[in-house]
Formats: sequence, C-alpha cells, structure tokens
Amino acid sequence: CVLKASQKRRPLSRLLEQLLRNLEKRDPNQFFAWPVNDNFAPNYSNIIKRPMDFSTIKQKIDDNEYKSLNCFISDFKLMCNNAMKYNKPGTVYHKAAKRLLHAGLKQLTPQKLRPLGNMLT
Ligand SMILES: COc1ccc(C(=O)NC2CCC2)cc1-c1cc(C(C)=O)n2cccnc12
Repeated sequence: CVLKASQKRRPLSRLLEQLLRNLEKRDPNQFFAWPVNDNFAPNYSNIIKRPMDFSTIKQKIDDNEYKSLNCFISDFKLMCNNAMKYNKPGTVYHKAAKRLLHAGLKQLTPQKLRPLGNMLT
C-alpha cells in the first residue's frame, strides 16, 4: 500500500506538527503566530536577540531542523520568554505569554506525551 504524503513524514516531524497545532490553539489572538514586527514593537530587534514565533517553528519542523523534542520545547520556551522580557508585566502580551507558557508546558509533560510516543515508532 502506498503511504499518504503525511505518513511519509519522519515520525518526529509528525509528532511535532501535532504538538504545534495544540500549542497554537492556546494563542487565539495569534500574537505568537508571526515574527514580531519592529513597527509595532519599538526597538524589538535590539532587545530580543533570538526572535521566535509559531511560523518559524513550523518552518523548522518542515526543514527537519529539530533533532529532538527538547529542541522544539526550547524554541517554544524562547518564544514565550522573549515576550515576557520585551513586554512589561500587566500588558496583554506579557499575560498572554505567561498563560501560553504554562498551558503549553502542561501539554508537554511525559504523562501527556507518553500516549503520543507510539507516533515515534
Ligand atoms: C505577531 O505579533 C502580533 C500580531 C498581532 C498583534 C495584535 O493584533 N495586537 C492587537 C491587540 C492590541 C493590538 C500583536 C502582535 C504582537 C505580539 C507581540 C509579542 C509576542 O511580543 N507584540 C509586542 C508588541 C506589539 N505587538 C505584539
């Protein structure tokens, strides 16, 4: 039988795509969907040396740049921590980042990941 295109993807990529979709659901305002634009965030690129956003993570999955789940989780944390560094506490973005980080890490615990483990076989 011929595998569908999606099934031809590497097992890790399929897992990361699934996790990414679940994380994106926690960003309903799409504040993290695209790179932050200096025009809307003054001086952003001087303050944040390693920008990260969901579209960049998606591209890295498609380019097979993630060699492990931990590298994926590191980029997710980087994205949230950037927002908590650049935006003052109490701002809509700082609160959204804090909420996203906590909700996201809850989805990435071993207990939650174990059932998906068979996607890696
Ligand atoms: C992709 O980034 C965005 C996309 C859309 C919006 C947006 O719709 N902002 C409206 C809510 C009040 C204006 C904000 C952002 C945004 C994210 C961020 C982050 C993540 O720091 N940010 C910081 C300062 C100014 N704008 C933003």
